[in-house]
Amino acid sequence: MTSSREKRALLAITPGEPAGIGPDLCIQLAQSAHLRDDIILIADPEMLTRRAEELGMPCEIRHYQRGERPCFGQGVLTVYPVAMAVQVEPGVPQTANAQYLLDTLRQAVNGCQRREFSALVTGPLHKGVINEAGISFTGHTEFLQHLAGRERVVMMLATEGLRVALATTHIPLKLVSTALTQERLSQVLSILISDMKTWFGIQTPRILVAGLNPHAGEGGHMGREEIDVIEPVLDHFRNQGAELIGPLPADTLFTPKWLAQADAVLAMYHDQGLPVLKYKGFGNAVNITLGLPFIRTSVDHGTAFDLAGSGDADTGSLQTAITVALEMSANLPYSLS
Ligand SMILES: NC(=O)C1=CN([C@@H]2O[C@H](COP(=O)(O)OP(=O)(O)OC[C@H]3O[C@@H](n4cnc5c(N)ncnc54)[C@H](O)[C@@H]3O)[C@@H](O)[C@H]2O)C=CC1
Ligand SMILES: NCC(=O)COP(=O)(O)O
Repeated sequence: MTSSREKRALLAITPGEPAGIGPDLCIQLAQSAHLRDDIILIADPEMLTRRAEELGMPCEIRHYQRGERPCFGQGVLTVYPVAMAVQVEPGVPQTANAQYLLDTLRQAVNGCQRREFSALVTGPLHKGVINEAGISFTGHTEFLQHLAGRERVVMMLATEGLRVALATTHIPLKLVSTALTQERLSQVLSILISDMKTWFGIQTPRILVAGLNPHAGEGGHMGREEIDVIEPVLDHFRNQGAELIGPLPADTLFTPKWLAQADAVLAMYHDQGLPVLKYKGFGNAVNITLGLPFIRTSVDHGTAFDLAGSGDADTGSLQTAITVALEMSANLPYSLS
């Protein structure tokens, strides 16, 4: 075991919606016989104790103290406590807990920004439940962007052999074309290229860029976004040395011939890229927010209310999110305080 001063990685996990599978996954992973000192949870301790009992996996909850070595494993969880408004039954969310959820994220971000935590790993939230509480919320990605004061961040999901970044995230499909401006696409590409280098050591990433329209617009006969927006931006970046291929028709971009040449794909909207990624790797993929001043990874799935409290939820994606956060933590440009 290392002392806290020597530590390079300390992950803060927010288990997310308490009525969902996020708490289950943390409790299930903490059953491991391997005792580790690089993970804490930011959550309601009573909720975790109750869920552990419901799962038949009793846990010892220790309160996190800064500077003291945390424990995760052998049935022990170290928790930075944040109190929920009301306790929940598995599968039955309560809008009264919306502020609790956002508070866990605020605490985690504060800890990352004061360099206490090396990374934030998030469990799934239910966006609808938070909105039903009267809080406008489209996802962690946009909320973390807001907390960090960044003009733009980039959602990228990754699984073995495929990384897919998105030019737009959680907006209605009918707004995608309007949102897809040269300015936005330039910001997204700039972050993607820079963060592939910073976090993954890829100096000049080869990026496949999808068109927006069927057949990438068919030369302007099926839409003009490729000609008016995407191509000028790609040309600009190519002139600076970027290796960008496209705009390619999205239906044939995701074939081995193209993917074999690429470090990442840039899709124009959420459901252009993520169904392919999840078909390939659901359960073993990670969601990474690029462009933040700290590391954030997440699971590839949602709250799965149908599985909460059952013990049947698959921990694969949370395990992947933890592994990737640790790998990225090794490239942090500063030491933890
Ligand atoms: N990182 C996050 O916070 C994410 C949150 N969501 C949110 O989750 C909510 C529910 O979304 P859905 O579309 O229903 O997707 P979902 O991922 O919660 O469920 C889809 C299907 O996959 C299954 N599933 C999900 N995770 C699983 C796991 N770990 N092991 C085994 N089976 C699993 C579920 O049982 C369900 O059949 C929505 O509000 C959505 O916005 C969705 C994706 C990511
Ligand atoms: N499809 C990914 C997703 O919905 C997760 O979004 P976020 O909460 O990580 O922004």
